[in-house]
Amino acid sequence: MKIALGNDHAGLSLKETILKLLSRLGIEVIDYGTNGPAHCYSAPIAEKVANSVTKGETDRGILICGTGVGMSIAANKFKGIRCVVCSDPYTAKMSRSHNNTNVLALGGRVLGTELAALIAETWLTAEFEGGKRQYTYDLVTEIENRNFK
Ligand SMILES: O=C(CO)[C@H](O)[C@H](O)[C@H](O)COP(=O)(O)O
Repeated sequence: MKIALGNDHAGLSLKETILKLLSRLGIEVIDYGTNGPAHCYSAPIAEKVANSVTKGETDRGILICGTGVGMSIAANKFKGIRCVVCSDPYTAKMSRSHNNTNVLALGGRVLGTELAALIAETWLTAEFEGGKRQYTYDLVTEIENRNFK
């Protein structure tokens, strides 16, 4: 698996934890920054990660800002992106098995490092169930096709 990773200044410190996790799991990463402490806006970084996933350069994305909210809102503006902002492992797992999310957004100012790593590992290793979940997935795709240019 290859992951597109993006963060703003508020997500920089948690990024180190996520990079270590990805390395331990043997997952390749494309890092879209930021890599310095200066204030930056989250939406353009979310855009880079979303484009990387929708173009197939990477399989999934992980975004980190202060709360995960700004990043997730921006990412979900892209056709083909299903981003979950997540603060617990159960939601992380269900967002994969029931909803087939392809981007995870984390709050660097919300989560401790251990919890964030557990959420990310759970999300990275959970699979989409398909079956009846596919119908739910397809209903959302129909909405997307009707409403996204
Ligand atoms: O949601 C966000 C951006 O839309 C993030 O949580 C940002 O990291 C946060 O808003 C940054 O806050 P700051 O006061 O500008 O550091």
